[in-house]
Amino acid sequence: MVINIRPDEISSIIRKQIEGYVPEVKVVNIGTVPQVGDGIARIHGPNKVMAGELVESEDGTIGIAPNLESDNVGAVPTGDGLTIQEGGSVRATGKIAQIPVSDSFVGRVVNALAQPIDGKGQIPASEFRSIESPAPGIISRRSVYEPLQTGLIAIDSMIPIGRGQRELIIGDRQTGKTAVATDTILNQKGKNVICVYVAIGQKASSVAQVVNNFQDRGAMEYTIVVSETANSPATLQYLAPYTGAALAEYFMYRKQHTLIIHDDPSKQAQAYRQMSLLLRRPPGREAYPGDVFHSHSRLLERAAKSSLQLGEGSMTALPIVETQAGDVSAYIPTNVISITDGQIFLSADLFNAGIRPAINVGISVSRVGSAAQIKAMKQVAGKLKLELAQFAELEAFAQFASDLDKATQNQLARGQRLRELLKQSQSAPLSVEEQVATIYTGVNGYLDLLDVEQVKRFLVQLREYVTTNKPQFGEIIRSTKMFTEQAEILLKEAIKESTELFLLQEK
Ligand SMILES: Nc1ncnc2c1ncn2[C@@H]1O[C@H](COP(=O)(O)OP(=O)(O)OP(=O)(O)O)[C@@H](O)[C@H]1O
Repeated sequence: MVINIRPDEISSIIRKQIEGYVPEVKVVNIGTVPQVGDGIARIHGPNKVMAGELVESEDGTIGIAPNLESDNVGAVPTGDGLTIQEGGSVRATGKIAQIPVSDSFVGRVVNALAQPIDGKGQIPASEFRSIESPAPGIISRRSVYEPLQTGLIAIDSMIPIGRGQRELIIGDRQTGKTAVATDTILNQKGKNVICVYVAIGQKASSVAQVVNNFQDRGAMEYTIVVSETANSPATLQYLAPYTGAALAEYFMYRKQHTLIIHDDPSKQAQAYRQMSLLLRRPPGREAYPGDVFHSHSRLLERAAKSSLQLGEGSMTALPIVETQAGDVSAYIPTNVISITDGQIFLSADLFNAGIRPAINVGISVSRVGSAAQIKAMKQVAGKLKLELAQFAELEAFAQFASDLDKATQNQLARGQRLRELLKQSQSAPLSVEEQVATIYTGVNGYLDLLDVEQVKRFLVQLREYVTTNKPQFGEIIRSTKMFTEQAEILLKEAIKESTELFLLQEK
């Protein structure tokens, strides 16, 4: 075979390529690593690195540069960083830490870098969001006015939470803090709220338990779990809540309602303390770095109720903080108390006495949520708080008195039944109409005929009776959001009929 080589054709191709050449100058900002260890790398040389910029070492390890000093940059690798070599080079990427975001994240379990860890494959995403982004300003917000129902009577009636609010859940270890938060997620089923559960520094088994619970109850359909367990590098534990907030923001700015649980920022603060001390930042109170308040406030301030122009999406944040022996005046608890719009205080004494959820109503507050409570709840719940407060006072003083007058005895009996009414099993949230029916029954004395130990059983039966035999009651509350006369008549009939039934059964 003879190949015909035509020099003019070849030269025209070469000429075209030369004409089409666009010189591209790429400036790479490189430094060397004089020292690496304890999860920190000092980088010498790169100029113009941004605070929090991503840096990449020769072996492909990505790190974040939080510490900018005059002659070096302190960086923390996002993995264990064991393959970074002393004397190796590091490149500044020009990018601030960011994660991919998309609707496909719903139903998945991811790590602090938004990579899937549930073994269900890659998550498609076409957009990126910075892990840290500025909180919405005053003009982009509107005041909280819609309720976020937790499904727990004690909270929804007396410490109500509104969409866009930040409410702290605080208490000693093993007092049911996580249970309150997860019940709130379970209660969002069918309410069009995307939930993000951020687990920081927990045991992997606890996170697996929470995820299984969500899966069993169909809550994963609207939930994203971000998890960095206790054995993860401190950097990732520190970043996890910001990643969670970025995912929630993606939905909030798409006009959706979101709920984010940070479980818990005290462990994040400990990870941050570890990072800061290794970076040789000066230690402050309890050896935390001076800007630990700022790190929590810029995280929680991102929760908001968006203005009308921005589409009225919302991000409700429920951070959880663990106290030691009920001490709320420690550094991190006081910080987070002052950042949030109120706190739900869980007490170990109540928990051990079998009052669960162990909410201490006396010292729990919600500063904005009452504006969001529906009218029907306001109508019945006002009396509940007052009666419980009077009961708490009487109970303390009745311990010393031997014979009490009839009125006091009655008030004590009422209080005991109301306290019983607030008890709720885990993973059994109640709808708002069920709560209204329950509270009305208690505050109007219909439970006084029963023994204290019968109350819980009776209320379960009553709620079932109302749902099946008086469905109009629920319809009225849902549609008008008011406890109308008609609703009251229906409820009174239901109480009368189911009490008769209950007493017959108990005989
Ligand atoms: N309402 C409830 N009724 C019965 N048991 C409950 C209730 N709430 C929580 N519990 C149980 O109490 C235990 C502690 O709950 P949980 O893990 O939520 O507490 P925590 O304060 O988050 O604990 P930790 O200190 O480990 O974070 C769990 O075994 C949980 O099942």
